[in-house]
Amino acid sequence: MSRCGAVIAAAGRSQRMGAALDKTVWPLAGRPVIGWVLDAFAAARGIDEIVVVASPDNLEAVRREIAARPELPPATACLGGATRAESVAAGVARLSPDVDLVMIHDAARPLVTPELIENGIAAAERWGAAVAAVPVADTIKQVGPDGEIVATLPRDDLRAAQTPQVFRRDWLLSAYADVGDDLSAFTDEASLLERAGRVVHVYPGSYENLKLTTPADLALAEAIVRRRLDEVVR
Ligand SMILES: Nc1ccn([C@@H]2O[C@H](COP(=O)(O)OP(=O)(O)OP(=O)(O)O)[C@@H](O)[C@H]2O)c(=O)n1
Ligand SMILES: C[C@](O)(CO)[C@H](O)COP(=O)(O)O
Repeated sequence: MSRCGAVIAAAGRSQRMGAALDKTVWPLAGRPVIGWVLDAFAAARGIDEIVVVASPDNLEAVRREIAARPELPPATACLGGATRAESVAAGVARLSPDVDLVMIHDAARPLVTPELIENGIAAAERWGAAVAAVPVADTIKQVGPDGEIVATLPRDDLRAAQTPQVFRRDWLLSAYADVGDDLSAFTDEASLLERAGRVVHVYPGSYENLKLTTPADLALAEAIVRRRLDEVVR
């Protein structure tokens, strides 16, 4: 059985929320977003340690949420960087050297389930590198500089990547070494490994595992969380 360390990226600025609102501590059905994420990780089998990468503004709140959950595997918080990729790299550097797999998850995806986490570990044990993803549901247009459509892309082979993203630690570290210090082009870690020439597989994600990006996402996530809570009570 592999040892798996999780890095939860929570050091973002929430600018696309369009208000002075930190989405990682936003209360969803009364529980902070980061709390929902930590609960999913606490319930999942196969996670041996956790590093939450926080911002200077939410570091104390993140520490409180960790301390409130003694059932978690060993968990710490550290400060992130200017971009998501830098924050994740800071978290990866804090993991114990004895982990075989690194799972990366966005705190902005609070609807992740223990099943998605466990399936990510199993997929990475099989493939070495695995990313939760869903088939693209919309018709995808490529546009030119004035917004004119230049192509309609066949979507059968297209997938929308999510987190969790899980990689052999040695593959991830060698990808960082290959790429060097400028991580600005990478919006996820799968693309880092792709650049390094690794084959990365997808495993089934979930349309409910949405990323909180705009205020509309908060309303949708709240509805899904409340439906899930109702299902537990019934
Ligand atoms: N410097 C950064 C930027 C992002 N993130 C994290 O990466 C995830 C996905 O990023 P995104 O949704 O883009 O977060 P924000 O930067 O918060 O959003 P925005 O771009 O709207 O400011 C989030 O969990 C966010 O906290 C991070 O840890 N460090
Ligand atoms: C990693 C990610 O969540 C996969 O969908 C996404 O790429 C993060 O992108 P963002 O622009 O930093 O929100």
